[in-house]
Formats: sequence, C-alpha cells, structure tokens
Amino acid sequence: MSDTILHDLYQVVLGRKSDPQEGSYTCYLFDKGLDKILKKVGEECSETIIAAKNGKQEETVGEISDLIYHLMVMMAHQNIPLDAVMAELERRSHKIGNLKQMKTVDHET
Ligand SMILES: N=c1c2ncn([C@@H]3O[C@H](COP(=O)(O)OP(=O)(O)OP(=O)(O)O)[C@@H](O)[C@H]3O)c2ncn1[C@@H]1O[C@H](COP(=O)(O)O)[C@@H](O)[C@H]1O
Repeated sequence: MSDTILHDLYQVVLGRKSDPQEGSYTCYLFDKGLDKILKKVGEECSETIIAAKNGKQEETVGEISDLIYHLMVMMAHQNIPLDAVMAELERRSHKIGNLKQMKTVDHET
C-alpha cells in the first residue's frame, strides 16, 4: 500500500475541480456546491458513528473512507491545502499530556 495515498487522492480531487470529467462523482459534488458537500460530510460522519457503535469493523472502515474522501472534497472546495492539515497534525504531535484537568465545581461557596 502506498503511503502517499492521501496526497494522491487529494491531487485527484483537486484535478476534478480544475479539469471536470464526464461521469465523475467528485465533479457532481463540485457542481452541486457547498451545501451538498457539507450534507454528504454530515451523512458519512453519522454513518461512521453508527457503524462503530454497532461494532462492525469492516463497515466502519468503509464509512471512515467515505468520510475522508468527502472531507477532501470539502477542503478542495474551500481551498484548504492538505498540507495545512498535515502541518497542524505535525504541530500537535510535539505536544503530549493534552488531557485537561477536570475543574471541580464548588457548590458550597
Ligand atoms: N474515494 C472516493 C469515494 N468514496 C465514496 N465515493 C462515492 O460517494 C458516493 C456516496 O454514495 P452515497 O450512496 O452516499 O450517495 P449517492 O446516493 O450515490 O449520491 P448522493 O447522495 O451524493 O446524491 C458513491 O457514489 C461513491 O462511489 C467516492 N467517489 C470517488 N472517490 C475517489 O475519487 C476518485 C475520482 O472519482 P470520480 O470523481 O468519480 O472520477 C476515485 O478514483 C476515488 O479515488
């Protein structure tokens, strides 16, 4: 399996945006516009949650893949480079111990 698959997929999505192709689902989404793309992101997110809740691993992997693809279409629509997300993840990877302390509510004051 190629370790550049996310970058490769994003390049395909960007290519569909700049050079529309007949019969392309990605082009169909760009044609429909942001509201349709966001609806699909929401649907795929919900389907991922349901598959995970049901403990269906293979189905969950499929739904996660649908979600990542639709997120990429959203990113391309909004002109967000994949490298911006990669850089943010990289920045966060340098920080550990991210659990916030639970604040105790003092009801007696
Ligand atoms: N990764 C994906 C990908 N994941 C999911 N899908 C499509 O997303 C759609 C989601 O299915 P749904 O049943 O939820 O939606 P639908 O009822 O078909 O359509 P709508 O609800 O959107 O109207 C299906 O048509 C899937 O084929 C994808 N379509 C494309 N890609 C990638 O994009 C590349 C380019 O595809 P085209 O743009 O079609 O050439 C492909 O080679 C893939 O790498």
